[in-house]
Amino acid sequence: MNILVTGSTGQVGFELQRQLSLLGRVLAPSRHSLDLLDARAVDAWLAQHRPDLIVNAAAYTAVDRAEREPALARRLNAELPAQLARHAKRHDLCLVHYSSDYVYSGRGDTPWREDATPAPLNVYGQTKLEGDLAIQQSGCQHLIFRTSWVYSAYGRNFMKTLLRLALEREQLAVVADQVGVPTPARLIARVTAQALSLRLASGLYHLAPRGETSWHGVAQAILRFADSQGVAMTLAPDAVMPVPTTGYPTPASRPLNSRLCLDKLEAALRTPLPDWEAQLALTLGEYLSHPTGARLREPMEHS
Ligand SMILES: NC(=O)C1=CN([C@@H]2O[C@H](COP(=O)(O)OP(=O)(O)OC[C@H]3O[C@@H](n4cnc5c(N)ncnc54)[C@H](O)[C@@H]3O)[C@@H](O)[C@H]2O)C=CC1
Repeated sequence: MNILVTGSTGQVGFELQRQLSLLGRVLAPSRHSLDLLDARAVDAWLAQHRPDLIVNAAAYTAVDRAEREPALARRLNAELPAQLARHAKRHDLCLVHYSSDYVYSGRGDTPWREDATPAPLNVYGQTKLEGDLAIQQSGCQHLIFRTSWVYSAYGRNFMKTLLRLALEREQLAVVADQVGVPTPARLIARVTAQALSLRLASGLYHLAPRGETSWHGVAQAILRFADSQGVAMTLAPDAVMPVPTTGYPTPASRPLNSRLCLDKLEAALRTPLPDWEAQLALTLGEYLSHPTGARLREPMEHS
């Protein structure tokens, strides 16, 4: 089986290559060899390589920048999935796609179920929602996984930015009223492989670890774990100050409630999803043992 993985240099795409290679031959064209902004090139690539399964991990993920580049965000987040879905429908293939907690309004404090009405607050969320709807309306076989706050030992994310700041700062303010859960890219890739092996019913599923926290809670958990691993930081976990979203204005509004109800996916997989803190420790442990992360554990030089 030939599996097309788009966005293979991204956080999720990178992990997918490893996990899906157990299921088939992974075709992961680089951005250089296939520019996904170019719809004709995408069609030509599909016609030439004829994948048996399409896993779309490519996206426009710069949430604030999307406010000033809506056309680019829409091409990647809405038109590309629509195009892949048309191809999947025509050739009777399954399309796996990833979506975001940012499709929801963030109102209230109960976890969103898959049948909740989306109401995105920003361009990124709006374009992700358009992509989901296009796939659903295409009638192709699909798995859409809506996830939240993705991080990984590879790529750019909050975990790695925070670790860098922890070596430079003595104080830091982090938003404490956006509630959700951080999701490691590796978990997303592992569950994707599992879902494909189990032939999960076509549809939309929320995918995240169990539990809930705020960005402030994530920051403290990262610093505590790094501290326990001997990372010499200038920023103590308790020196991270909680601030409200209103105290940290950004071009794109963000939802306060990003809790995702996981019941549907857990029932389909017949197993509970793991706890977010254990997942964070695993990913941080992996990062700190990688040569880049390991440097954080070397003693700091004093002149
Ligand atoms: N990062 C996050 O916090 C969240 C991500 N998601 C969703 O999860 C999925 C995966 O996200 P990440 O792995 O974090 O994204 P990422 O930003 O790490 O990777 C995106 C990938 O898309 C590729 N790409 C972008 N423009 C391209 C172009 N013109 N041609 C070819 N490739 C192009 C990039 O090269 C990269 O490989 C996306 O659908 C995203 O919307 C959902 C919730 C939160």
